[in-house]
Amino acid sequence: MSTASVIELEQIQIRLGGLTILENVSLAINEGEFIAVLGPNGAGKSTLLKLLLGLIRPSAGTIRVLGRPPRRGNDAIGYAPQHRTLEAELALRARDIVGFGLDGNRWGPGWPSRKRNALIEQALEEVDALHFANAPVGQLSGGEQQRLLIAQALLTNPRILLLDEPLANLDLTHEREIVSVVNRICRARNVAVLLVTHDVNPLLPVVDRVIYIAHGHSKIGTPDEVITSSTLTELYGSPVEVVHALDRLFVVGADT
Ligand SMILES: Nc1ncnc2c1ncn2[C@@H]1O[C@H](COP(=O)(O)OP(=O)(O)OP(=O)(O)O)[C@@H](O)[C@H]1O
Repeated sequence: MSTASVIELEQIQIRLGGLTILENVSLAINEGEFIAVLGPNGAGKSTLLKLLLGLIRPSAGTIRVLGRPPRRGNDAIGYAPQHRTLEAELALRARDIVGFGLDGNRWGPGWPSRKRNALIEQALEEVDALHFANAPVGQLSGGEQQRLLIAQALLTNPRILLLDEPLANLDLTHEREIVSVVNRICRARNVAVLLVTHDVNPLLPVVDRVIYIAHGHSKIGTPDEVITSSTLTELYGSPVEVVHALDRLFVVGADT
């Protein structure tokens, strides 16, 4: 492993339920990189995150997370899973939800409360959530709830942050806010971020590289290298056109 790599996959194959989901995936991700994980529905984006979390095992290939095989409950990884809106009547305060990020790890409830509160406060500040820290979470907007999940994922001071579709169901303004918060965290903490999204456009100004997964295969590179008609046609194995319009990229093809 090169010193700067925090994640290395070599020739990874994943089979689930008798189907090959990923085949021959090799890539390395560096410390502090901001990576967008792209691809059509069912391509295997969440599966890639579960692999890094040690929740599923590859059927072939090797994987290293910070130089070691993945394992469940790794404090060095912060994870915000795909999010559904929290119940409107949920009485927990925003800061309580963030505090869950410390539960379930080896310190758990043993954290002294002053230290615990300071960590929660810092994470709330990093996601611009201090002003609604005491609000009942059920009353917060989707974007505000998403910021709490990101704050929760920061509490163990991770080296890798996995965010599964944090931009889903957000309007353009709130998308931009989340992208700006995540970019700031990535740079300030030098944490490697893998952010799963269906639309790369809000991320184009900030990401270092993208991983594009389709039809079991993947490509990694800068957006200019990967999101091109020729690269995506090769990846999908059928004609794909990348259209530039209104300062945005559109990927057009049979099953994109
Ligand atoms: N435990 C499992 N057993 C069998 N198949 C599975 C299992 N988990 C996931 N799959 C399949 O693996 C494929 C990849 O799923 P995954 O959730 O990783 O896709 P995704 O790219 O995150 O999709 P989406 O964008 O729709 O969330 C899908 O076809 C899914 O049905």
